[in-house]
Amino acid sequence: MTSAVDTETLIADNQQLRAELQDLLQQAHINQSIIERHQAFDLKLIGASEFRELIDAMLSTMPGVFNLETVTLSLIDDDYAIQRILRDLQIGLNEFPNLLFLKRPIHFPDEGGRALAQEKPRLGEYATALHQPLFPGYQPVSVAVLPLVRQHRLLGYLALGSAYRERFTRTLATDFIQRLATVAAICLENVINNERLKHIGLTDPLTGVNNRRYIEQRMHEEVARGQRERSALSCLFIDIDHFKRVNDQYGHQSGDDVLREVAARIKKELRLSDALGRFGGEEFVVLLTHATREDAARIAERIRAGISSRGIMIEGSRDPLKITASIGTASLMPPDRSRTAEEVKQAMLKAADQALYQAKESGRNRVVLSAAY
Ligand SMILES: Nc1nc2c(ncn2[C@@H]2O[C@H](COP(=O)(O)OP(=O)(O)OP(=O)(O)O)[C@@H](O)[C@H]2O)c(=O)[nH]1
Repeated sequence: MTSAVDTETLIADNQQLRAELQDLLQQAHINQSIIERHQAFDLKLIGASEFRELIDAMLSTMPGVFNLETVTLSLIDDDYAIQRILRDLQIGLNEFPNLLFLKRPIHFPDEGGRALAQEKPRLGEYATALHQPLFPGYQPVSVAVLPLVRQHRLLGYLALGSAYRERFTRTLATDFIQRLATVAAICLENVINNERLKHIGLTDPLTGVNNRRYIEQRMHEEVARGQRERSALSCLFIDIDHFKRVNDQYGHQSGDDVLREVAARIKKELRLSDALGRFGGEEFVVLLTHATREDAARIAERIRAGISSRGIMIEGSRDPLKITASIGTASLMPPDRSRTAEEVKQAMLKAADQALYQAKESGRNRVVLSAAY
């Protein structure tokens, strides 16, 4: 026969077991919902087809999903190639303060005698000397630095920062973090390649500057912006003088070399926010944002002098070839709001072209300004 004490013990055990089971079930629910959140986040990363969308998922969505104080993405961009593509595609880098660019990889020291491969995630306490470049705006307590590697090439780092010391410890298992790094690296490579393709479609293959399609598109946007913000805008038509003679005398290949060098000399005189495009043949167009007629005159003169001041070395000629260019300018200050952006753009292109024609007619190697309107 079971005694009253035994029954009480059994009931107590039973209650405890039930409570434990309840805890386990609750934990399983929590784990399930974490897995679901993580899977939804993975899908968001994988589904991002554009740079802006991916960066937004990493920098804005990720902190909420993973309960982090901060997330930064640092891309290795030693030759500014990525920054140039993003700028040309009008992706405003100031939209993303936690998107950073590094000139070279960070060298992580071995950890307590353990030589960790440079592409392994690094977890542990924040150390200013090591992590400061990855967290310029916020100092976390513990961090996870995920190198993003694709085909043995380091693209950059995803850096996760927490306000809690125990969140990222050196002994924590890194399988999940490693997986996140792999997914992030694949997605990043994918969108950068997509943006690069878009960029190629807007670039002149001979000179590497933008093509006519880009300049026409950009000009429309800049005129509309000028109308909205009532800011000045100028454009320059630049045409190499007697270029046919270069081709005829030294061959097409040398003509191409001259085009490349002239493009490089024009580019040297411009700011990052300006745009340069090859409009066709030996004609280039420059867009100068926030530039008045006087600014345009000054910059055009600088470009003219930059092209003619030194000869250009080409094959088949002993001496550097003296090259000059004629320039016509047109300025809107501020752009007329009574016409559409497209109408204003067309009028501006026509005015610059006519000014260029006058520059040619009046002797070449000079700048002619059209009236501002
Ligand atoms: N090498 C090379 N030549 C090109 C290219 N595109 C156009 N051209 C040449 O550019 C020359 C343009 O000649 P024209 O329009 O007569 O003008 P120009 O000789 O520069 O004379 P002005 O403009 O009046 O000073 C032609 O010979 C074209 O064949 C190119 O991509 N490469």
